[in-house]
Amino acid sequence: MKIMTENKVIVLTGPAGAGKTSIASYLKDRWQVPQVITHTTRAKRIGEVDGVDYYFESASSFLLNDYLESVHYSQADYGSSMEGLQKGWEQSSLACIVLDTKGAETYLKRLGSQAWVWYVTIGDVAKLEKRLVDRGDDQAAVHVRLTAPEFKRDLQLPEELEGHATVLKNDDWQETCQEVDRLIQSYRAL
Ligand SMILES: Nc1nc2c(ncn2[C@@H]2O[C@H](COP(=O)(O)OP(=O)(O)O)[C@@H](O)[C@H]2O)c(=O)[nH]1
Ligand SMILES: Nc1ncnc2c1ncn2[C@@H]1O[C@H](COP(=O)(O)OP(=O)(O)O)[C@@H](O)[C@H]1O
Repeated sequence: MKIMTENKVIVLTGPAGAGKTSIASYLKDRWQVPQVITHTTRAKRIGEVDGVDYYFESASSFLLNDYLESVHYSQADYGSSMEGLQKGWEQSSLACIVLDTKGAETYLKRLGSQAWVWYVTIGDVAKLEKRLVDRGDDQAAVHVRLTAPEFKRDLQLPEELEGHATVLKNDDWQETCQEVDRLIQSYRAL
């Protein structure tokens, strides 16, 4: 499939609770940046909508899609398709996607400078648990997530992304929004 060189995708990555999904929503609401919807076999959380937050799949339906990359993360499968990315780019030359750090590495390898990686983090990682609880995740799900090796891995910016990622420390939401505004404005001014 042809990749238009003027298109770009913001790859939001980082540990659970850091604020990737919140930033994706802000990008959509404030800057009309469409989010590429990915596929997952994990159970739907309260309030999540199929086709909006994810394409929720069974173990067998997950296998029917053609993925640009897919990962196993904390007891579930996740995958993103080239079709999804193209759909995003049909709406806007700047799209965004939420991926784990393995997926972000793959996007960087496959898309080069068309992948703009934003590593979302937090000053005090101990606060991540409270964010997940406040989000409404049940206690068992929070425990599974916080003890997953993938979660622990994503607490650090991987070596492969060093020098290729914009680091966003999402401690204060208003400051994060201002930083996102600055990044998008400087991109648009290019
Ligand atoms: N590589 C990859 N990661 C994905 C994809 N979709 C979601 N993720 C990542 O999977 C991880 C788990 O996502 P989720 O279950 O929504 O939990 P959350 O991180 O607690 O919001 C997160 O790091 C997401 O960024 C995908 O298609 N590919
Ligand atoms: N700067 C912040 N301060 C406090 N809470 C935040 C901040 N950013 C996001 N949150 C909240 O933390 C929870 C996890 O954020 P979310 O965007 O779902 O993270 P992720 O997608 O990285 O797992 C949500 O309830 C969200 O509203």
